Amino acid sequence: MSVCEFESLEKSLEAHLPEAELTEVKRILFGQGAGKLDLPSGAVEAACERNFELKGYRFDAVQEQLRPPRRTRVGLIQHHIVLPTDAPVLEQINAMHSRIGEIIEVAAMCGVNIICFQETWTMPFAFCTREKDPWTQFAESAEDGNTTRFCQELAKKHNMVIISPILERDELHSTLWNTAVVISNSGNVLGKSRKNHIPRIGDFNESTYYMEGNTGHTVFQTQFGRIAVNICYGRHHPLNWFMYSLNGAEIIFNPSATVGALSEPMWPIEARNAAIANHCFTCAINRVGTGLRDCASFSFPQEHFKNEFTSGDGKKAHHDFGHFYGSSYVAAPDGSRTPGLSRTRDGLLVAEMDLNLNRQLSDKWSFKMTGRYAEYAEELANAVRHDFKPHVVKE
Ligand SMILES: NC(=O)NCCC(=O)O
Repeated sequence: MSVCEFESLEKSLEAHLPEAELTEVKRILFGQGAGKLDLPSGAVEAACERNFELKGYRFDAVQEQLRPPRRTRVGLIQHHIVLPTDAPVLEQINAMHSRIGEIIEVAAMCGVNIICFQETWTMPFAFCTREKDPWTQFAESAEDGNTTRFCQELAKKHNMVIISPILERDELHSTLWNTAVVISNSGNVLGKSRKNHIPRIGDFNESTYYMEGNTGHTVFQTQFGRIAVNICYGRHHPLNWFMYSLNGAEIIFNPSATVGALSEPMWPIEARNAAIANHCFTCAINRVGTGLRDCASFSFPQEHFKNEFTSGDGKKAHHDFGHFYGSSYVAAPDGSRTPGLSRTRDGLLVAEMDLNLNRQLSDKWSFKMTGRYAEYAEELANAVRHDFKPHVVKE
C-alpha cells in the first residue's frame, strides 16, 4: 500500500480491532473527551454530493454554578488544489474560492461560528521549487485583496469568523509574508497574524520567499471566544503556543502544510500537547494532496511542479513535494482529541467546545500557577546572550 492509499489510522483500527479492544485503544489514544456531534442530514448529504468528508465532535464541560456554558463551534477545512499547478494564476485562485465556498456553505448548515482554512490555502505549496515566478503572483493584500474580499462576503453571509491563511503582499513595504487574515463575523478585517517561524528543513524553502513575521503573539477577541493563529512550523515551538496562551487565547489554530515523510509521527502530539500545557483548545489543519507518481490515480489535480527541483540531499531531482497527509484534528485542554480527518480526502471537521473547560482544567492542573515563569525568564535572558555558558556541574 502506498503512503497515499492509507486513509486513516482510525479507519484501520476500526477495521481490524475487536469492539472491546477498540474502545480501550481509543480511550488511550484519544482520551474520553470528544463525543460525537450530530450534524444536520442536509449537511451530510451536501458533503457527500460535493465529495468531501464531514465529521462532527463535541467537547463538554462540567455545568458550573456561576457561569453559563460558553459553547462555540469551530470548523477546520482541509483540501486539495483544484486546478493543475500550471493553470493561469487567477484561475487557480478562483477555483480554490469556489471549492471553499461550497464547503463553507455546509459549515454554515452545521452552525459553525469560527472557521479556519489550511496554510496558504489559495495556492499550491510551491515554495519547494525556489522559483519566484509565478508563485509570488499568488500574493495578495491582507486588508483588501481578492481573497480577503471573498472571505468578508462569506463571513457576513454566514455570521462566521473566518481565518484565511494566505501569501500576503505588503505593497507599502514591498514585502511578502505568510499570513493568517482574521475576519470578524461582521465582515470586518479584525487583524492578521504572520507566520513567525520559517522552516529550514527538507523542501520547505520558504525562507526564499518571506521573513519571520513581525506581528507578535496577537490574540483576537471575537464574539465566539478569544482566538490566535500559530502557523505551521510554529507548532514545533512550545514557547510560541505559550505566548499566545499568555495573551489569553482560548483556541489556537495551527493552519499547516506538511508531508508524511517528514512530520507525520509528530503531528498527533504537538498541537495536543499544546492544548494540555496551555489549558486551551488547539486546532491542527493540514492540506491533502500529493505529486507522487504512484498516487496519480487520484481524481484531484496534484501538487506536481513542471520544473524539477532537488532537495539538496544528493538524491535525484523530482517534481513533487511528497504526500500532504491531512489528518486535521481538534485537541482539548483535558488531553482528549477528535479523531483526524482523512489522510487523502478533502474534509470539514466540526467541533463544538465549551470554553469553560479551559478554566476548569486550569483549576485542576494549575500549570499557569506551577510554572516558574520568573525563573525561566531570568535564565532565558541569560541563555540568549552571546557570552552564555551552560550551567553544567562536572566532577
Ligand atoms: N509549512 C511548514 O512550515 N512546514 C514545515 C514542516 C513542518 O513543520 O512539518
